[in-house]
Amino acid sequence: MLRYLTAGESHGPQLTAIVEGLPSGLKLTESEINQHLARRQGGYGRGGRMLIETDKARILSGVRWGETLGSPVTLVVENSDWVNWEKRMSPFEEHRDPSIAVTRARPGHADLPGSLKYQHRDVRNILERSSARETAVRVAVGAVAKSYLNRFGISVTGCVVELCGIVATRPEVSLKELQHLIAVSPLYTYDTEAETRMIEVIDQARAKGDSLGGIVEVRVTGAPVGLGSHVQWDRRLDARLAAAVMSIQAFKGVEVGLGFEAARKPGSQVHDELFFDPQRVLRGDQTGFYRTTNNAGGLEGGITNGEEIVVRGAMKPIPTLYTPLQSVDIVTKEPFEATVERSDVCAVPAASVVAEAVVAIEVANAFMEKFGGDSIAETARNYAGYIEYLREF
Ligand SMILES: Cc1cc2nc3c(=O)[nH]c(=O)nc-3n(C[C@H](O)[C@H](O)[C@H](O)COP(=O)(O)O)c2cc1C
Ligand SMILES: C=C(O[C@@H]1CC(C(=O)O)=C[C@@H](OP(=O)(O)O)[C@H]1O)C(=O)O
Repeated sequence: MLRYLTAGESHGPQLTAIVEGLPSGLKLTESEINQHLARRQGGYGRGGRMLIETDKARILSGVRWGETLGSPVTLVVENSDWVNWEKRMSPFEEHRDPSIAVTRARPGHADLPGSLKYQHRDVRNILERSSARETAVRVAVGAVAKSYLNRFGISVTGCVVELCGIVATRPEVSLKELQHLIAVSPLYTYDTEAETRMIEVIDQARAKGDSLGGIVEVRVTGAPVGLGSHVQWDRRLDARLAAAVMSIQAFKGVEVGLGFEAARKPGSQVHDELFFDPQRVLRGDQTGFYRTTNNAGGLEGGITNGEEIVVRGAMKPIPTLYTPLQSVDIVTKEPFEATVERSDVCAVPAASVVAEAVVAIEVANAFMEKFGGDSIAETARNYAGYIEYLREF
């Protein structure tokens, strides 16, 4: 089983993750993790903090000479902004300074519910951890999961499919071409025409002091049939993917395949019909069973069915606005209009990289559960045996 925890505050010295359950023998380098960290920092619409940070991961345990050992992997991403916050974020009592307490709660952020719950009269004690800065180290964990999945021919690709109501149209091109379009797009989308309009609305929102949300999509190709299970609620892979995507800061909805649209159509237009062609196995497919549509998004009964897994997540607009929203000071109880020093205007492209990471982690976890193995070689043997069985079924 793959599990991980993250720790660290937005303006603390660093973010840390401990990843447990990886087999030995997985090739892992800091540079491949850093490619994903750089993608997460980018995307049109981000704010001043991203000019300060150049995220780099360090591997502090569990890897020797470029390969995992089977022991827990510790990943660290340092905060460059820490130098500006050392006293304000100090763990030491002698640096306590109540005069710098943040008492103005931002609507839409964790500020007020967090302060009430944890009995804080300084909102900073909440916002430091509720900040999506944490996603930097989650993307590092996701990079490890992606490396594991790639070893078994599984790839995970996230992108932006909608931004403030502007919908991207998917071109009929190969996965490789699609990945290239996403990689070169400032919006991490594949529709250059929609991209131009998305950039315009972000510019307009920035000028007005407003913020924007959107929808991201993650596709997993090459996953075998049989990951996840129908037998228990918490083993359903669709449920786990939904929880993972929903755990990203500011995500308010998740759908798989047709998703909410399926509820608006009759069954005859929703369910993917089944076919069988023995030639498919001879051509190298894992099974002769196939579908000509993929409305289910690769999951039936919480189990992967061999088709592409398609998961989408809806991100609300960034809560910190340059145009003030009405709020209340948590100490004086006086009303005020929230003013802002710096914030992202739109972080949907960055969030697509985070969504890719959390989906990769869940799929890697389900893969490990099914095929086990304390070493990559053992997992590969188990996987090969299963593929052999599937082809003969
Ligand atoms: C990549 C990313 C960047 C974000 N940047 C900001 C930001 O600059 N300012 C802000 O107020 N919220 C930002 N958010 C959203 C908040 O972290 C989020 O709304 C907050 O944690 C409250 O949680 P909730 O929206 O899930 O209820 C960002 C989210 C993500 C995923
Ligand atoms: C730091 C990151 O995102 C941050 C997420 C965030 C929030 O409230 O969620 C607020 C901003 O941080 P700051 O208050 O330091 O300007 C964003 O920059 C990051 O993505 O690495």
